[in-house]
Amino acid sequence: MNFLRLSDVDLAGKRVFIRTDFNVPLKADGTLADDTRIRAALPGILACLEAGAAVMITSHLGRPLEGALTPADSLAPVAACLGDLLGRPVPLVRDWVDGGFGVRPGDVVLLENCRGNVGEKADDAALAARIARFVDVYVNDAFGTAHRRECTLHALALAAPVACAGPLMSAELDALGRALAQPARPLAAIVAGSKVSTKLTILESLAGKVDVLVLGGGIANTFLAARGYPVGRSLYEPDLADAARAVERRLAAHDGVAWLPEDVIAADRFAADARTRCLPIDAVAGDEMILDIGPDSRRSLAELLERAGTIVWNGPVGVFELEPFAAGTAALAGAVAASRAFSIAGGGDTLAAIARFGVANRIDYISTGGGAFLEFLEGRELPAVAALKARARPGSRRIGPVPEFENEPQPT
Ligand SMILES: Nc1ncnc2c1ncn2[C@@H]1O[C@H](COP(=O)(O)OP(=O)(O)O)[C@@H](O)[C@H]1O
Ligand SMILES: O=C(OP(=O)(O)O)[C@H](O)COP(=O)(O)O
Repeated sequence: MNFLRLSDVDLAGKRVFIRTDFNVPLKADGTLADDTRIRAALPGILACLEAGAAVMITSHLGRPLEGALTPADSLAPVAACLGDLLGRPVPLVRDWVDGGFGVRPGDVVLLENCRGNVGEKADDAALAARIARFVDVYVNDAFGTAHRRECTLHALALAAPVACAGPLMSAELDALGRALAQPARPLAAIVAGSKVSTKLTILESLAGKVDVLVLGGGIANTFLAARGYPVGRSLYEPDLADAARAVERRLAAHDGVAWLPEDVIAADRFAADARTRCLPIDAVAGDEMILDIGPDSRRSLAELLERAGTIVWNGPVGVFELEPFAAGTAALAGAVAASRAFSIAGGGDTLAAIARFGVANRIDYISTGGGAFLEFLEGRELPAVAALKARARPGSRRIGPVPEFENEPQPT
């Protein structure tokens, strides 16, 4: 890959800004449900600290309103977890875009949820220029978010004095590049979960590449509705029915298979103590919501995956966080683990499911990305990677005003 890597950069005494993906699932009480993404970023953080850099880390968490972070959007639980893993307190800095918070060489701070900053989502170059004033080296180690064109992923990479990939980003791109260059056939992609609109846009081109497309969660509901089945109050996107039909046509054009559940677990409420029914897909009532796949679907899915040569899995097929709706994702995790196929899985909640169902050591490659690795598989250039590559091209120049380095490190 043609970009600068962290190991190529002199870090001693430098103010290093690391963009990570600490978008981790939280439990109802606000504590972390899974810390895989935080553990995966430790090598990059430790390399910077050991080299004597002043380390500033940021990430997004969830999809908050810009300029209006609430306590539920805070990275505070992440700061606590990171502090435990590093064996030192990690101060959380709020209102950080103009620097001035002070971090000394050998110290580390966590900068509050970057999606709270006005201009982050819009990839604002002016916001990037403000941040670049207190950054010597920009490190992107956020593979899980590399498919988003946002300020701390893209514009800042173009504006910082030096921009490089962290070890997690490098390792993910290398590993996925090798694994997906010539996948053993049949290639089965499982695309499920709740991020219906962003994942559906990926599916049309993915449908041209895969032999089997397994649809679950809110994405399956959208396809079921597009085929005319009743989905009641389920999570789905009625506006994407045409897009779903186009995906099915694209698959059919090369004899690809779309797998949808034949039976489901429907509930009257989104709650662990909801009244539930196991139903064929044509029998969901108007006031019910589909929250998991049923037993026949679990069996047919396992049989289908037995025949795959390569499996890529992103997204749980049910609301596995709630016990009555966990069986489908448990069965899927078991089927991926039992398969002889080369298996790749990832995504914020998928990582939590993999940990919960104890299948991590039977999956060939676990990625911190979900949507990111699907876009990588699709063959799209990830915007964050494109920015790093642009900086590595001969003659490429940093954009934005020259930083004045006026926010000298202050004692914390
Ligand atoms: N039928 C469903 N209805 C509502 N939510 C669902 C359904 N199936 C799965 N989910 C939810 O999808 C979420 C994960 O979706 P997503 O963020 O797209 O996955 P990932 O983080 O692995 O990429 C989980 O919190 C799960 O509860
Ligand atoms: O969790 C993430 O993606 P994933 O759910 O595909 O794994 C990334 O942090 C991206 O988050 P976003 O989909 O809110 O941009």
